[in-house]
Amino acid sequence: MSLPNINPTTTKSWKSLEEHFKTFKDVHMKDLFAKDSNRANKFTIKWEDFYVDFSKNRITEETFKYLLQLADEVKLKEAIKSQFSGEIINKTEGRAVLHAALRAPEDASFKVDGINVIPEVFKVKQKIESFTNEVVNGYRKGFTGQAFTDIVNIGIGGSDLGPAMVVDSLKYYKNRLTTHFVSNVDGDHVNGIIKNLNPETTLFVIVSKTFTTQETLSNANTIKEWFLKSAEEKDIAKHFVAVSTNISKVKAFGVDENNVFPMWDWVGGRFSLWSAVGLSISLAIGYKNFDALLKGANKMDEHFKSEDFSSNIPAVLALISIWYNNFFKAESEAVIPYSQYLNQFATYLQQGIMESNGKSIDRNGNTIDYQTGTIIWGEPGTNSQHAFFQLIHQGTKLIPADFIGFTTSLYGNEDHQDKLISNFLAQTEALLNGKTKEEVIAEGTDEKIIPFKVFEGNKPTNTIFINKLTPESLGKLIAMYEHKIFVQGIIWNIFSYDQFGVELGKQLATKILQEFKNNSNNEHDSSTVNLLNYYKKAAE
Ligand SMILES: O=P(O)(O)OC[C@H]1O[C@H](O)[C@H](O)[C@@H](O)[C@@H]1O
Repeated sequence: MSLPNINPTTTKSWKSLEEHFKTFKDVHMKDLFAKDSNRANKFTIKWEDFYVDFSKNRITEETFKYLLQLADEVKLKEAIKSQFSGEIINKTEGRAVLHAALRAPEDASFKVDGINVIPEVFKVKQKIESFTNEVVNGYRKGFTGQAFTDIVNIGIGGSDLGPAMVVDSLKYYKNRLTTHFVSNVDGDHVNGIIKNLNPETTLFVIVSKTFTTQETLSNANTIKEWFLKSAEEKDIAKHFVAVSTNISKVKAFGVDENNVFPMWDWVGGRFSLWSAVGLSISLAIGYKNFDALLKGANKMDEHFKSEDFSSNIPAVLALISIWYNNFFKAESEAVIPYSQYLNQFATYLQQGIMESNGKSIDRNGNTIDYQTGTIIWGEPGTNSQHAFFQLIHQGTKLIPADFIGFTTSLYGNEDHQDKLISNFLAQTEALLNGKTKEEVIAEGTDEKIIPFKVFEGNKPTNTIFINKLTPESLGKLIAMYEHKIFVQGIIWNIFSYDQFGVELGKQLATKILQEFKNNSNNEHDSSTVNLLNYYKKAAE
C-alpha cells in the first residue's frame, strides 16, 4: 500500500462542489437555520467530553455530502491506514510518521521497518517518569546539594512551541518547579532569563531533534558559559540534560550519557511534544499529568482512525476548512480559545499547520494550481473581542473561526464563568445572524450612521465546547488539530511532513554571519548590501 496520489480538483466531488458553490453565494446561514429546526443537531458531534457544533457554517446537507465524497475519492481511509501502519509517508525525507505511537498503550504495535517501536517508546517514558519524580521530589540535586527550583527548556520550533504551550495551558496543574523557555537566538531572550536564575538550583533541558540548530546550540553554549562561572566542568552532568536523535553531538556538548533522552526520526519536530521533547511538561506538571495528556491524544487517535467521516471530528473540521479555503477562497482561519490559559495555542498551531501544509508542489513533484495551507492566527476571547473582532464582524474578508470553550472553569468562579461563556456564545451568534438595516433602524439609530451599524452576519464558526481544561482534554484537542492537518495534506495531495522551506534563510544567514566574522563581502542584491553596511557601521 502506498499513500494515495490524487489531484483533488480532478475528482467528481470537487466538480460537484464547484457547481454547488455557484448556487451558494447568496445563501445566508440565518435562512438555513430558519428552514430547518433540526440543523444544529444534524451538524453536531458529541464525543466523550467534546461537543462540536459545526452548524454555523455555510454548508447544507448537500455540501456535506460532497465533502464526504471528496474524502472518499482522495482515499482518506487508506491514507490513515498508511500513516498508522508505519509506512514511509514522509517520502521526501524517507521517514514514517508515527507521533501516534508515542501515546499508544503498551500493548499496541507500531512497526517501523518491521520492528515494533512501542517497547522502545515505553523505555523512554519510564526514564521520563523516574527522572521527573526525582526532580519534583527533590531527590535529584544540583552541584551544591540543593534541590532544583527552576527548569529551563532550551529549544526552538517544535522543540519549544509544543512544550511551552502545554506548560502554559496547564499551569493550573503545575507543581513547585518554575519552568522557563529560551528559544530565540536574540541574546536578550537568554540573558533576560538567566539573570534571575540561581545556577545551583536550575536544571537545563536542551531539546533539539537534530542537535544542529543554531539558536539552540548558541543558547545552550551561552548558558553553559554562564553556569561555569559558578560551577566546574564536572557539574555540567548534574545540571544539563538533553533530548535528541543525535546522541553523539549531545555527548560532544558535555551532557552525561545517562542524561540523554532519545527520540526518533519518525517523530516530526512539530509533532514531538508527546516524546521526551515533552520532558519540561512532565517536570512542570508531574508525570501523571503528562501521561494523561498522552492518553487524551490516544483517545482522539482512536476516534480519528475508527469513526465514520461524517462524525469524525478532525475529518469534518478539515473538510469544512477545505470548503472555505478552496471554494470561498478564504485567506485565513482564526482559532479563538475562551480560556486565557490557551494564550499560546494559536502560536503553537501556526507551526503545526503552516509548516506542514504550506506547500506548493504536489506528491508528483508538480506545481499546484489550487490553494493549499491555511493561514492560522488567533488570541483568546474575550481579549480578542476588544482587538481584532471588528474585522471579523464587519471587514471585507471571510475568516472562518474555531471557538474553543470549556463548560467548567478551573477555579470555579461562576460569576466570571457565566460572563465568559455568554461572550463565547454571543459572538458566534452575532457572527451568524448579524444585524439588518431594519433592526438598526428599530433601535432608533441616527439616520446618518445606519449603514455603519449594519452587520452582514453569515460569518462561519465551529464551536468546540469541552467540559474542562485538563491534561487529557488538552491532549485530545491538540491531536484533533494534528489529524486535521493530516487530512488536509492528503486532500491537497502534498507532503505534510517535510519543511524544506525553512532551509534557504538558514543557509543565507550562515553565509552572512561568516561575512561578519571575516569582514568580507559576498555578492548580494543592492538592498541587502546597503543593509549589511548599515549594520556594520552601527555595530562599530
Ligand atoms: O529540534 P531541532 O532539530 O532543533 O529543530 C527545531 C526546528 O527547526 C527547524 O527549522 C524546523 O523548521 C522545525 O520543524 C524544527 O522544529
